[in-house]
Amino acid sequence: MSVTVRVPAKVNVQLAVGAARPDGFHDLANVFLAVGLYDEVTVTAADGLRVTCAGPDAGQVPLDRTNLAARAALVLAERYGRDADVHIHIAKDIPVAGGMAGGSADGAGALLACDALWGTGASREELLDICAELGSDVPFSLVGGAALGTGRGERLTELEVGGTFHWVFAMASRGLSTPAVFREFDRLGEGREIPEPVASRELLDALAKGDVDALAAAVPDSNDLQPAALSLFPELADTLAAGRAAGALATLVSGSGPTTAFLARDAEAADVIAGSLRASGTCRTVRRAAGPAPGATVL
Ligand SMILES: C[C@](O)(CO)[C@H](O)COP(=O)(O)OP(=O)(O)OC[C@H]1O[C@@H](n2ccc(N)nc2=O)[C@H](O)[C@@H]1O
Ligand SMILES: Nc1ncnc2c1ncn2[C@@H]1O[C@H](COP(=O)(O)OP(=O)(O)OP(=O)(O)O)[C@@H](O)[C@H]1O
Repeated sequence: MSVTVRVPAKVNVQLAVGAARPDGFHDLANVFLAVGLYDEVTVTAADGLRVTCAGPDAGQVPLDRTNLAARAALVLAERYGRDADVHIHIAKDIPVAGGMAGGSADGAGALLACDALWGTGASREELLDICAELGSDVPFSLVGGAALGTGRGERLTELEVGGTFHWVFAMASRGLSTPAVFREFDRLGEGREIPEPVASRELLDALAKGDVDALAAAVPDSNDLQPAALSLFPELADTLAAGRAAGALATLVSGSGPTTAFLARDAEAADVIAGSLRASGTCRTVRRAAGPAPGATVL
């Protein structure tokens, strides 16, 4: 018997970052929006734990127990006193190390899939608790839609979204490490007072109304990690400029990058922006996706 779960990528519409905490993490006001780019995680009973992965970036995905999907299976099995004897296959469409929570999506997907395969019947709270143990972005991958993440991003308040937003994503020629980007944020902020992270009222209202112009007005400078990502990867400025020139209403680095995100007025405008970005030669691949998208779902 097999269970397949589909899990979305995310874009951080706002990412306000506070000062480094004693545990090395940063408090955030993290406005997540799930978008329609998905990984599919299939789990099948097997003799031992095994991970396989297919897709354009599959070569960059670890297949050992450090894979977040394997870790999710191991944590659930341990809690329910059973062996994690399962073959996990990841059909990967979310770019790896792109700041779109691809690994987190697989963690949430494997957790939900193993829960269904093993009939553990864990409560939603328990699943969210395991997700938070796996990583700061993992609870959101389970929940999807849109949410404000506080703490290190794992404490979620679901948000209303009044419409569909159309995005174009440009994948870069190499990845960026999330811890390295947070370290660069700390370095750039040295000697400065870092304010408490707070969600922008304007931005939350724009999401609630489904108002693309209001969202476009609220997005610039909404990602506190953007200067750090640009400092480590200066060529991203060319991609952002190409998207702006192609008519994007707003441009930003997605989370810790290096994927860049472009807000379009509608699906047709997104097609035009995607075409121009492809022709610009400033990125590796270009994808279109709309949000909000549902969270981890058993197919
Ligand atoms: C950049 C974002 O993707 C925005 O959604 C997240 O904040 C990162 O979430 P994630 O990849 O699930 O991150 P985790 O696996 O929890 O942490 C990886 C590393 O990122 C840094 N990290 C992460 C989250 C956070 N609030 N503060 C941090 O400083 C820490 O160095 C941590 O060791
Ligand atoms: N299932 C997985 N898929 C992809 N990468 C994984 C997975 N499990 C562990 N990893 C490791 O995590 C690293 C980050 O990959 P991932 O695709 O999750 O980055 P990301 O999208 O930038 O994450 P985030 O947006 O949550 O910061 C990879 O380089 C890889 O070594």
